[in-house]
Amino acid sequence: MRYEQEFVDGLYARVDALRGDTEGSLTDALAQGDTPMQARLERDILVAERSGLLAALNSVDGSLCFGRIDLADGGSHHIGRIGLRAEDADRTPLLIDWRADVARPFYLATGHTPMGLRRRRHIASEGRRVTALHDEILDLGDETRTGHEDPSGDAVLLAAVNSARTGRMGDIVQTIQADQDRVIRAPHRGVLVVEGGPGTGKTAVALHRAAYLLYEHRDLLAKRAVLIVGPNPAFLGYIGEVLPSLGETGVLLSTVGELFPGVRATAADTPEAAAVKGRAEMADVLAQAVRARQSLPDPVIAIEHDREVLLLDDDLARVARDRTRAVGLPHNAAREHFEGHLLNTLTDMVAERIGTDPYDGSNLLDPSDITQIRDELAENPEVWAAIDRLWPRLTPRRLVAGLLAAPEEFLSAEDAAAIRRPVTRRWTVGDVPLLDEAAELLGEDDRVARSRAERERAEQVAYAQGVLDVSYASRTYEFEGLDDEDAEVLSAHDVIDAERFAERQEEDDHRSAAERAAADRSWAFGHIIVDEAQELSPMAWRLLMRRCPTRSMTLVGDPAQTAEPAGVGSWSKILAPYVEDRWVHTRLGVNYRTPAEIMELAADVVRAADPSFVPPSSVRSTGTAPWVRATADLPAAVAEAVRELTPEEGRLAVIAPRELHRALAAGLDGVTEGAEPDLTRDVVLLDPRQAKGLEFDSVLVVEPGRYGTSDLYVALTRATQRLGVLHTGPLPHGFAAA
Ligand SMILES: Nc1ncnc2c1ncn2[C@@H]1O[C@H](COP(=O)(O)OP(=O)(O)OP(=O)(O)O)[C@@H](O)[C@H]1O
Repeated sequence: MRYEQEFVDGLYARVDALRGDTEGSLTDALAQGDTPMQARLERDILVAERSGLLAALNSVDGSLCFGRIDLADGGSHHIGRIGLRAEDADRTPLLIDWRADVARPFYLATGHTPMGLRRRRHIASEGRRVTALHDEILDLGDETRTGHEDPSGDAVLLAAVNSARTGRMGDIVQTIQADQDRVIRAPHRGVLVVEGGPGTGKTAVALHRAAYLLYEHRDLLAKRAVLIVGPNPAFLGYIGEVLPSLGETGVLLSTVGELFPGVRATAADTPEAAAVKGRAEMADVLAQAVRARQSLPDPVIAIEHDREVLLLDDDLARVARDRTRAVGLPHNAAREHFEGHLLNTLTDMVAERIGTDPYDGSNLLDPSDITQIRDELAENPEVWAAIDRLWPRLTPRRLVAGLLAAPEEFLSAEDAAAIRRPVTRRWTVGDVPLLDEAAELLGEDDRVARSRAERERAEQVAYAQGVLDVSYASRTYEFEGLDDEDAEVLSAHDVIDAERFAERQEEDDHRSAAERAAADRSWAFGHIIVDEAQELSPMAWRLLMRRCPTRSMTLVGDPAQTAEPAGVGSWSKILAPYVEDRWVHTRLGVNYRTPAEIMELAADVVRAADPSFVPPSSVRSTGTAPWVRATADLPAAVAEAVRELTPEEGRLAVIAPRELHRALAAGLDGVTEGAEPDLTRDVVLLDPRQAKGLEFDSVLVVEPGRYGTSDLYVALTRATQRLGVLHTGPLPHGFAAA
């Protein structure tokens, strides 16, 4: 133990020294103030790098080194949250990052397949103090003993799964199990589906996979960012500290409801509305809604021009519309074509009227006259009013709000009734994929994009000018009105070329990749991880697939826990439209959360509906059976049960139907409830949907007869230690034994 303590002390000394250096260079860099452009650029890159390093160094305090492997050939490695090297000439490795290949046997080696190891040691610590060692001998012929043997090899794992919960998920880097490790490091580049029952570590594995991928493919992923999608904001709060604790900050955590920049979903859909909005057919409905806005005169539009009236009829407008549609561009991008066609049509009308030779019917106007007529028409507000009526510029918000206000044109009476609502500024989670789909169909107005591109180019040029002023102070170039020839001159001198312009421009944007991604609807993520993937609707999948053109994705979920009416039942149904059958399926089968006694009750409930159901097997039993009690006075019984179940250390959740919350909260001191409850409080009141993905030391489930099977299954599998059930009404099937 003394040796390990001294070794760990040495590591912390190295971390402290590095931290001091990093802080120092960061302070120096920030103090540089207004410097020439080139120096500023370098300074900013340095600041970003150092800030990331500092975050990683700060995050490891307390559990820097947690393991050691002794090799059969006599060497050994210490394993930790980050990699550290000595300051010697060889930069000798002191601590191996858990994600490095060298560390892998720490997670995988067994007596049967020792992978070159003689011994595996888990090092437990509190703060910087080493508190215990747990050794597993992997070379069965090895007689040496350390006095810290852990014959079953699971003391550290059991201590972790039995520890009091904090209301925030912790990392599992010390005790990743072999089947989990295989998922975390899976080399598959396409879609990887990870399925498993409650508590099998799907969320934990998904987060560690993000950290692993960022380590393994840092160049690519740090630039493109990793997106992690979770079911609701409370869940994202719950898992939000895992990656920072592993030193990773380059990740965007988001719900689907937050993935349309500028929109926050604050309203709720009825289950019927969510189901209709989530269907894949809504993509066609939106496409029809866009086409319906490309209208025709009914029967004519009269345009006053040059003291005459031009009558634009339905046939003429139809020709312009058909030609525009044939271009195949999104609606707003196509509008420029419509304008052109319509102006040509009107120009022909005017030219015919004023230019026709009364004797032979030929046209007397020359091309410059025609151009003049067109220009005059283009200045006439009535022409533009007609164009706006026939091919209006549309925003996704306007289109979707319009569709929801009057859906009967496109949907059956029943579906229309489910989603109809007055135009409002409040959006639901189910609206977000519709907005995103609408944005795709509408496209950007090309001119807006072009003028932005021009502005950006001007900025780039100005920026490059600054850089060049520094690097080539003796030469001056005139960048204003830079044309191709000038650009040639520049690249010929190898001063800076167009690509470098763009790079510099990117470098000059000091937001992290994750921050930029959050603000950009068209961002392509390097990898997407979806937790509770079974809940997403086909429309939500369309949105996510657009954000990940490479289809590099990890999807974790449990179909038995599907609650959302719009959720998709089978992985192949979800994935076939995007990757056909080119996806890999893996399964996790051990439940690390729920003790066997509780799992048995939960499994009975599902089996009552599906006799073929196979639950995950629990890694431990506690000897404490769950209890089920009938009561006539629910609030009083809940208050009493809460007193009974509240753990000395840790958290308790009361899971009850939403409509009972107010009555129950009144009898519970300091309980938190609401849309985004504070999960770090001792007692939290949740409805079953909110409980999804979370866990507590003790759980009290109220009125189980009012839940559907999957919601009840979720509720019953949230406890790590104790479960109580209170009911006034009849019990659901499956409770018989309890
Ligand atoms: N290898 C492990 N070592 C220690 N704890 C683990 C390990 N694997 C999972 N756990 C713990 O088990 C609990 C359940 O994990 P997690 O929430 O990831 O499961 P899940 O499969 O996502 O469950 P659910 O489907 O019910 O949301 C967590 O507390 C997690 O830290």
